[in-house]
Amino acid sequence: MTEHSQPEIATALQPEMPPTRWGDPAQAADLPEGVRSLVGTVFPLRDTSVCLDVALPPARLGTDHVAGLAMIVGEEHVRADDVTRRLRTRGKSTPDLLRQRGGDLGDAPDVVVRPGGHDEVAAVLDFAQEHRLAVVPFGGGTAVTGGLVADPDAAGLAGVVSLDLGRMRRLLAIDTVSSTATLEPGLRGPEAEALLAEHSLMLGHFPQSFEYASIGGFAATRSSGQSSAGYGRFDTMVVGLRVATPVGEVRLGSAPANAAGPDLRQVFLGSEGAFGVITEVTVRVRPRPAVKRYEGWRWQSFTAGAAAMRALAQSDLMPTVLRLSDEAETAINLADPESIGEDSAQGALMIVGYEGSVAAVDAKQAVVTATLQSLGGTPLGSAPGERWAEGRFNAPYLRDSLLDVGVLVETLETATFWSNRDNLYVRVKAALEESLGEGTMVLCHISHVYPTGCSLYFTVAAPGGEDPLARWLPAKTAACEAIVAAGASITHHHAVGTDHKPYLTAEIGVVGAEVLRAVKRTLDPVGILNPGVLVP
Ligand SMILES: Cc1cc2nc3c(=O)[nH]c(=O)nc-3n(C[C@H](O)[C@H](O)[C@H](O)COP(=O)(O)OP(=O)(O)OC[C@H]3O[C@@H](n4cnc5c(N)ncnc54)[C@H](O)[C@@H]3O)c2cc1C
Repeated sequence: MTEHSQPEIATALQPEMPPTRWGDPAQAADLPEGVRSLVGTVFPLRDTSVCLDVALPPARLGTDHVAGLAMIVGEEHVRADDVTRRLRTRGKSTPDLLRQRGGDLGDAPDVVVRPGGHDEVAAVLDFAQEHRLAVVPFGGGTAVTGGLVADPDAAGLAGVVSLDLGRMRRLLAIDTVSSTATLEPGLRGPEAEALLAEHSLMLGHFPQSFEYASIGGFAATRSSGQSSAGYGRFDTMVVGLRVATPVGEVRLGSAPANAAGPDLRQVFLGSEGAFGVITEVTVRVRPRPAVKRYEGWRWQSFTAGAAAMRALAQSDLMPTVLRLSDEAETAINLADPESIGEDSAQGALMIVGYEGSVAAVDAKQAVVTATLQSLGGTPLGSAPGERWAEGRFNAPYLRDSLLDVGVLVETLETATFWSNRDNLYVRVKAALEESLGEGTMVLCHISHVYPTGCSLYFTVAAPGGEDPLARWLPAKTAACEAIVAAGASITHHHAVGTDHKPYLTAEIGVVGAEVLRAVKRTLDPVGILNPGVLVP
């Protein structure tokens, strides 16, 4: 095992996303002319405005609080200026962006504190407990289910500390014999991969938010990436965790597997900052792939493509990437709007990707190709696959461009067993169309596949009207109710946050909800950690 003590990578608040948009401002672009005219034939276009010059609510914390926090992390790592507070207000769901665009900064934290390591996190928690301050762990800030919205009043607390983990960005240890690496939680996806690449290793977790989301955030939300078919969900990559809680430290993961009672790592994976702050994550790593091949397949229908996915999953023939768009999403092709009208835009488009050694990829590709052909798929070659790979992180920029011209765009996801897939698909689509009315487009894809079932990921586009947020919130409620009625999960990978909390008890039962409350009471007796998030 090698211990790594790297110099601190960054002390400033970076990399940054503007609070009203996604990603790198330099990559923001107006809609390409062709796409704009196409969008204009479907939706009424109206230029929208963004309120940037808005006063934040006055900070609730006194100078004593700020001074006390500065004693722990250093004065330069405690910030209460408006710009910093605004940058740490909420996450990146469409409602979050619409509220920011409209100048609603009601959920702004009072102060942003940037600890440099586990001990400082623990000391901040002690201070916050003593002074009754809410603490909201902040990783990449890409939450989409209201996970960064603490309600201090409801919890009887004096104010909100955003605990920005962005200074904790080291590769702490690497064990090349066991293939594990211990990472600090503030590392963004590309930073973690770059550090591992120095050892010819990789993690292989590529959610669409990869460029900005953090290692701690992946663990805290049980994230799932676009290569989940081959590399698994993030929670399956986690070997060990170190967590700071208001009642002390928890270290878990002393062996690759054990029978030492229930697996307590699962208490913290998906705990969304409500049970503790994840300060170290030990993950299993793998050799970097020698080759990556992505290709397209066309199916006559979404149903036919889904049946082929199920056949692959149940025959233990999973490629690294496996995703299938329904007919509507295939026609629009979000990752590559320029391809609208092409051959690959007919029927249901499947993307199949293979990564690994040449021999392993050759072998897998041969057997998967034979299986897909025998099931009636039409190979489209590498072009659609390469285009998908190239544009895989671009859709969030397109969302901003559409919001700019008055089109409401949002996504939601769920998961169910194969036998219930069609029922779930039909119900959620109908709920969204009925709620948003004429001119609504509901697109869907499957991107996480298991032998027993899959997730469904919906993208909704509709005329935004005068108040897109007021149009979206009832539609989201209708979709959540349809998911519950269909007996599916309220979330496959976006987590619970505050948005899905009303539906959690239906999924885990009243006893399950009481177990969560009991864990919360034990680990966080004063209730300072992310109050209002996750726990029903
Ligand atoms: C455009 C877009 C695309 C997305 N695509 C995907 C996708 O493909 N797959 C997917 O799974 N998700 C996706 N998401 C959702 C989001 O990126 C994930 O939930 C991600 O894991 C959040 O990581 P983060 O670092 O941004 O966490 P944050 O947004 O900072 O925090 C998320 C939650 O975790 C808590 N938290 C953060 N760090 C810690 C920590 N160290 N300890 C304890 N609690 C912590 C926070 O308090 C909050 O409740 C997407 C989001 C957007 C906006």
